[in-house]
Formats: sequence, C-alpha cells, structure tokens
Amino acid sequence: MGKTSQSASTPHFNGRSSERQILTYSEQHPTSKCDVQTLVLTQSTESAPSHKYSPDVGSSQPLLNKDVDSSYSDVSKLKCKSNEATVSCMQEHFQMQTAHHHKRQSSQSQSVPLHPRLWHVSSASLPSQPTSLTPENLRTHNFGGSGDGAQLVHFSSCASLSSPSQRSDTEEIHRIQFTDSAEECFVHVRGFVDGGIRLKPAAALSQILQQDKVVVLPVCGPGSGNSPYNYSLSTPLSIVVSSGTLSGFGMFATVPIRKGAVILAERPVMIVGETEDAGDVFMKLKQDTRNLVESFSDSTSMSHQGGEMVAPRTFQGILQTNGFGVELIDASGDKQRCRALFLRSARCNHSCGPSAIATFDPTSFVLTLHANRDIDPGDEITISYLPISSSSAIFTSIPWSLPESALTASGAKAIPPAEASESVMGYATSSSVSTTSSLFSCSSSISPSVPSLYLPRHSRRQLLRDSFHFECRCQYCDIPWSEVDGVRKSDHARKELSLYNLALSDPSNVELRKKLGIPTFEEWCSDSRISWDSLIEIHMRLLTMREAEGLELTGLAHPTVSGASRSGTAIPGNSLVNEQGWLKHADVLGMCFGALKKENEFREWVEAVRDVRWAMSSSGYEGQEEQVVLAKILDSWLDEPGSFPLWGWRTQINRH
Ligand SMILES: C[S@@+](CC[C@H](N)C(=O)[O-])C[C@H]1O[C@@H](n2cnc3c(N)ncnc32)[C@H](O)[C@@H]1O
Repeated sequence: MGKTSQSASTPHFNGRSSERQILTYSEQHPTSKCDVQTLVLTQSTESAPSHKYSPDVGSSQPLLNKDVDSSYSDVSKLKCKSNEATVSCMQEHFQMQTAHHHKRQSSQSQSVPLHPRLWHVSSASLPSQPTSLTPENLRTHNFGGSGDGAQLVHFSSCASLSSPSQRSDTEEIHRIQFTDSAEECFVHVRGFVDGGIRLKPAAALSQILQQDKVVVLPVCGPGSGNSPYNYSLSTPLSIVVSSGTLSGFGMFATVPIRKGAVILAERPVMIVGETEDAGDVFMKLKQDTRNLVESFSDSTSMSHQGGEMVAPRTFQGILQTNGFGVELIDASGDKQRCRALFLRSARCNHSCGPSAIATFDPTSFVLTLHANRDIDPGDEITISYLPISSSSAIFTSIPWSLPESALTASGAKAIPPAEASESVMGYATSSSVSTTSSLFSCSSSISPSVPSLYLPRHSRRQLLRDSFHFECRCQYCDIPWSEVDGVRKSDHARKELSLYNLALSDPSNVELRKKLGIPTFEEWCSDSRISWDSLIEIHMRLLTMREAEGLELTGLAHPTVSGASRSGTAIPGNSLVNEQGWLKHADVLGMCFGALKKENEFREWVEAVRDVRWAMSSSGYEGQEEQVVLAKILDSWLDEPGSFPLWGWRTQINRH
C-alpha cells in the first residue's frame, strides 16, 4: 500500500484517532507500489450518431444526439459578448480555472496571489501553498474526451483474477481506463466488479465532456452580498476573505445556460463501495489528482458552523463530503451503493433551490449536470444534497440514509390526515389557496412521500446539519431575521408545492386533487362547468411558485438513471412521488391553450417544453429516448398546431 509515514515534502494531515484513518503518505506514486488490477474498457465499434433532429415524427432514425448547444448557441453568443471581458478579468485574478479558460487567457495573464484561506478551506493542516487545482493539473486530467465519437462500451471480463476471498483490499481495487479519453477511475466495490459491470454505449459522451461552461471560484467576494450565490461578473474582483461561515469554492457559469441544457458531464476518479475504506483507493490516485482531492473540504472534521476543525481530516471524510452517492449495476442486474468522486462536480455547493440537477448513468459512468433553470454567467451552479424526488438519480454526498433522529427532530408537518381537512369540494377556480391553507394547518408526522427539499427551512437546515455537517447558507435559507415573513411564505409555498406535486404525480388520488381543487386536463377539457381559465390559473401560479423557490425542473432527476432507486431508505421523499416539476405545469398549459385554440400561447408553451425535452435528451442517460419521442411529438404540433389532437376542443364544449 502506498500509505507510509508522513513525508515533510508532501501534504499531509496530522491527527490521531483510533476510529479514524489518519492521512499520512509519501510522495511515491501510488501505482508504482501497488499491484492494481486493470480493467480495460474497449472502444465502441459503434460511432457516435452525428445526425441532428429532423421533425419527421414517423422516422425510425435514432435521434439521440441532438446537440444541446446548437439550439442555444446563437443566444449564448449574443449574451456572452458583454461578459467576455469580465470573464477574462476573473481569470486573471484566479489561477484555478479550467484548462480551457486557461488557454483563452493566454498572454494577458496576471498572477495574483491567492489568500491562503481560500485554498485552505479553513483547514490549518493543508499545505501552505496551493499545490493543486492549478490549470496544469486540470489540463493533465483532461476532462474532455479525446476521441472523435469514441465511447465507453465494454468492461472487460476479470476472469483471470483470483477469487475475492484470497485477495487483499488493495487487490480488490480496479482501474478503469476509458478508451475515449485519458481519464481513469479506481473502483473498489467488493465482490462486484468481478462479475462485470453492466455497461452500454453512451451517446455522444465525448461531445458533452468537451463542453466547458463552468469555472471554479471562491464563493465569497464583492457583490456576493448576504447570499453567496450572486457572483457578479461585472464587478472587478478582488479576493475578500469571508467573515461568514461559508468558505471555500463553488462552481460558476461562464456562459448563459438554458433550462434543461447539459452544463457538465464527467466521469469519477474513484468509486468506493458503501462498506469499503476510501483510504486505500486514494493511494492509487495519481499524485496530482490526489493533491487536488486533498484540497477538498472535509465537513466531517468541522464544527457545524464550519468555523473550526474539531477532528482530523480523513480520506473517508473527504469522500463523504464531496462524493456523490451512486449505484452501480452488476452483470446480473444487482445494484450496489457506492460513493463516486468527481473532480469538478465536487465543487458544487448545495442550494435548496438548486440551479442544476445531477444524474448519474451507471452504464457509462457519467455524471451529468443539467440546468434547473436559465443560468446567467456568474451564477453559481448548485445542486441539492437533499432528495428532490422519489427516485433521484443520484443521492448526493454523505448519508445512505438520513438518521431517524434528524427526521423526528425536523418536526415536519407535510401531509395532513385526510379527515382533518375541510370538506371535499368540487373543482374550483380560486379556492385552491384557502383549501391548501387548511390542509397545511393540520398536524401530522412527516410523510415519506415528501421530498425533503419541500420541507420547511428549519427542517431542511436540520437535515443538512445532522447529515452533512454544515449550516445551510443558500439563498433560500440565509434569509435575515428581519424577513421572518419571507421564511414563512417560502415554507408555505414549498408545502403547497409538495401537496400539488403529490396530486399531480398520482392522478388516481382523486380525493387529494379535489381537496386541492385541481382537475386533470382531461376533466377540464370535457366538463364545461369547470371554468376555462381555472386550470390555467392553477398551473401558472404553481409555476410562479416553483420559480420563486428555485424548484423548476427538480423532478427531472427522476427518469434519468436506472438503477439508482432510493426506495427502501429512510430518506424522506423517496417513495412514490413521480415529480415532473416545471415540465408538468408547462405541458398542461400548452395543452390548455391548444384546446382553447389560442395559437400564440400554445406555441409559446409547447416550444418551451420542446426545448427542455430536447435538452434533457442529450446526455446519454436512460430516460433520454422518452424525451426524444415527446420532443418529436411537440415538434409536430409546432409545425401544425391543428395536429394537436384536442385543438379547439374546449371552445366547442363551451358553445354547447
Ligand atoms: C462538496 S463540498 C462543495 C464545495 C466546497 N465549497 C469546496 O470548497 O470545495 C461540500 C461542502 O461545501 C460547503 N457547503 C456546500 N453548500 C453549502 C451551503 N449551502 N451552505 C453552507 N456551506 C455549504 C460545506 O462545507 C460542505 O461540506
């Protein structure tokens, strides 16, 4: 093993703990000492499809490779111009941008020393100089794919390996060499890899991996105000050490990114089984990768306020803090929970109204970040560490299951008992607000059907504190005391959204829908007693609420990855909800306007939904084919609105 006593010349962590693994190591290249089994991923014989979308609905041609960027490139170019100067200004000040940006900055580069605290992430035990995360390191790691359409398709058989029982921990660690890039990933999942991992060709990975729309920056600086999530690209930057509790880095957009579009796709550098020790795998990483990883924060070693170190930093803690929970699927279809570490996505901070949704495809080893809403240059790319839907594609960071104590203590009152609500009412136009108010006033224990992102602020914060070891300072939580009303409104809005979510995700739950006063589209279409604007009002209002809470597309994490179901865990919100978020509301609105024969509005909504579905269809995950089919249908409606099957239907009903 590469673990030895600490060397003076290399970064190390001091500390003693009988329970924790203390990090000490020599500079020796880990793989030079260890006999790492290599699994070869051979190149696909199938080249990446290069055709673009054609509005031929009946076409049998696979349409898996629509270039997300192409639909938005013009907009991006336009919006980007004004920001280009400030983006490069930023690059001059921070020497940790991605390789791509480093290249662009070229001769204008001006070196500004970084404040050590920003590198240290509040840890006194890190090296005094920034030995990692330099552009050089990032370039070495080559986040972009190198081949033309090269794809990861095959995980070679490991038949030649000895049986697991005879092996040491070190021998159980496998190195995956991706044939379409210089990347490699170490996998330590006991008794799992040997049988092979179920892999399939991933669409256009190299194309996606080459996208470079983000930069890693300190989260605090001028213009950030109370919230860390408004980094102003138009303000000349100088580094200010935060006096608040939030420190460290975050990921920021450098270009405009449209809702649903792929922000980033990357593969992990290591995957560790739930029960395995991360330390052994860390020692296998290349030195520069390891240096980078060691600069990552370890929240398990910090006090909840994040201000002081209360325990030694450990590899396990770094993985817990920065790793994504994913599930791999073995050749026989069994799943195993693991933690995967992605060098760039590890910089994504949590927000209760995340700007991105992360999904992991266990068949291509690719984590994809999709935009949850339109993102401007300078906006932080955030994800939710809390569950956002019933079967989130990934379960971020630490816990495999949130502790019972956290749930009890959260005191959430999300879904009231049916009998306590007001009398069942018919479908209404504007009474839904008062109805939901009465529903909320009922007390009950927490329902497993409520994704925890919909819980009130104090519950979300408590979950994050108990399970992720930090006090959430996202803009949806970090509301000043003077704005108590703001907190109350936000809590109420989330509860209401969760209720509607439940009703909309399960149309058979007629009782709840009636209590909420929300008809289905079909009911609205065929029943002239329901006023024509009722459904439109409801969905418009829910959309506005979603936007205010930053919960636009969150539910879309759901269909993206097979094999990452969270059912059976104790995490609230992981059971039955099939949330669709913004798409559901926008879908219904488009159809309503179609049924009312309002062509302009119909086009507006159908086009918006079509764009998002196309964007969601291009990252190689399993749900993409469904999105393609739906997008094609919407395209045909846009070509000929009259082809919408219920075109003008509601107007006829009204006449009779
Ligand atoms: C995966 S890391 C995110 C990147 C990290 N900020 C860095 O500098 O590398 C997770 C850690 O970031 C901090 N963090 C993330 N989201 C936060 C939030 N909303 N409020 C406060 N701290 C947050 C916490 O310290 C957490 O343990």
